[in-house]
Amino acid sequence: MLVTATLICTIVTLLLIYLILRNNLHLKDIPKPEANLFWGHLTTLADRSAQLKKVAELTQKYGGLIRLYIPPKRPAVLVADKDILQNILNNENALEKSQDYQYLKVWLGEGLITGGGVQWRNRRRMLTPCFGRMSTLKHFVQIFEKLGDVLVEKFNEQLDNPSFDVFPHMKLFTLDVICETSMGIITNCQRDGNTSYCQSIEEMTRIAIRRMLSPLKRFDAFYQFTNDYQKQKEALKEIDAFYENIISNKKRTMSSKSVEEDEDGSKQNFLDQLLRHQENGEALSDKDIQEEINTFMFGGHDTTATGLSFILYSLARHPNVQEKVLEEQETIFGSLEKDPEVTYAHLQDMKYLDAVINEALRLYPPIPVFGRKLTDDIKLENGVVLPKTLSIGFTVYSVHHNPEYFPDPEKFLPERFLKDDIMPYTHLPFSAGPRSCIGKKFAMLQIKSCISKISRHFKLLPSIPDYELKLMPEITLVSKNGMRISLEKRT
Ligand code: HEM
Repeated sequence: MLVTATLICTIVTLLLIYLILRNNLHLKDIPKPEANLFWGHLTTLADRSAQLKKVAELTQKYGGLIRLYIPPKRPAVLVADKDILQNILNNENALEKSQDYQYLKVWLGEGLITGGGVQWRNRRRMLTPCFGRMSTLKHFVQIFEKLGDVLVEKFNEQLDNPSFDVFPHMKLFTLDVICETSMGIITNCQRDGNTSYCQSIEEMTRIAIRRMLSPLKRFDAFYQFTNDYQKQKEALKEIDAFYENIISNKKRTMSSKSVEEDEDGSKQNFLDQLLRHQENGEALSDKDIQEEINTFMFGGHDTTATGLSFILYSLARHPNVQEKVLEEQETIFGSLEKDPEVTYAHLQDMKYLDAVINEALRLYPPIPVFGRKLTDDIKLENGVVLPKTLSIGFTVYSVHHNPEYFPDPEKFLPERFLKDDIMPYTHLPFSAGPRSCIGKKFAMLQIKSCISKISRHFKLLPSIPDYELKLMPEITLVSKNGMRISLEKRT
């Protein structure tokens, strides 16, 4: 008995010594804010609703590069310095995704968000044109506008409400948009509520978040006995069945047409475009295509819904900015008509609205932190070496709230984006470098179409009673107490 107890004590002590040495020697050149020897920064980060602000404070204090440590996890190295970001985001040795993204692989496979290596490079090259073709984007603007009209109907139902949370509305709007633009499917989520396919998409996102945040669910051996594992199986079954039905219908109609109905391909959704790639002999298997469609579904709706909600919340609290948005609408359309025929060119002309969106995405970056894993050492200009296999977190929220980059960082001042003096690598809502967001243009057009339409129809007002957001980092930035506003119909 005594021998066993002594053995266990020795093993635990050796393990602790190993962890302490590993975390202190391996990365000794990277500043470490004061921490407890055994539980590291656990207490510093315990309050999740204060995490973003705390990390912003620490990264500023320690020069934009820190390591934080919560046992038994490896230390998290966090970057918030613009020059280091520029170096790493463009570095060939930092193109792989960090561990957290693994939990999405069961759904997204080797799709663009989770994939890596040569395969990612090839797919990125093949998929880039899908997001840049002017004719397709123009077609998508019509879809944004049509579905935006439904959103206006839904907002009309909220007029008597002293306040309501905009986020659930934005989720349904962006789900309708991404289903129609990705696969040509009309889901009608805004009118009829979530379909079981869309519910499964939501479920998979929530499960991935819970896995990332849980110390135990990270381990497969434990995870497979959890409720979430069963739910994941169900959700994936639903997603696969839905997709298989779509794809077999598509293939049938495509092969029965010798000439594509829309000859220049301008009305093609993403799936049509990927299937054409396949027909042209490019190396995209059916599985590859499904992974990419799942990736667009995941990457393209929650992010945009989050961005849209924070923009509406910000506008509601800044009537002077709303007035300027409206003045711009009047200049572009010649009068304050509520439902002009909005085109791609009109959206391109909305420069002030652009600044408003950029400023809201600065204050509330929809993805507040994202990560990479190094495939080789990276030497920084100050001589610090970031070793191979290290996982790095880019704390975009900290960068966006740094007063050296953005004076008065907590103020909502769209005008700062009208000047040409934003420092490179300080505004990163869509990341930067080779793995930046492929959907940026698409997202900006969708947001502009939606916000301009809502602004023409409604005066946005603060929630009654007014309140402060409770921000927390999940995969996206969430507000635990919602994003509430109230509405008044414009006459
Ligand atoms: C406001 C809306 C959006 C924001 C803020 C946003 C933000 C981002 C960020 C920060 C990344 C880099 C993540 C990382 O490196 O881990 C990213 C990547 C990506 N985004 Fe977006 N995104 C938005 C909308 C969209 C849309 C609408 C789509 C597709 C329809 C999309 C598809 C993707 C894909 C496929 C990647 C992976 C790119 C690669 O690694 O090659 N995103 N996004």
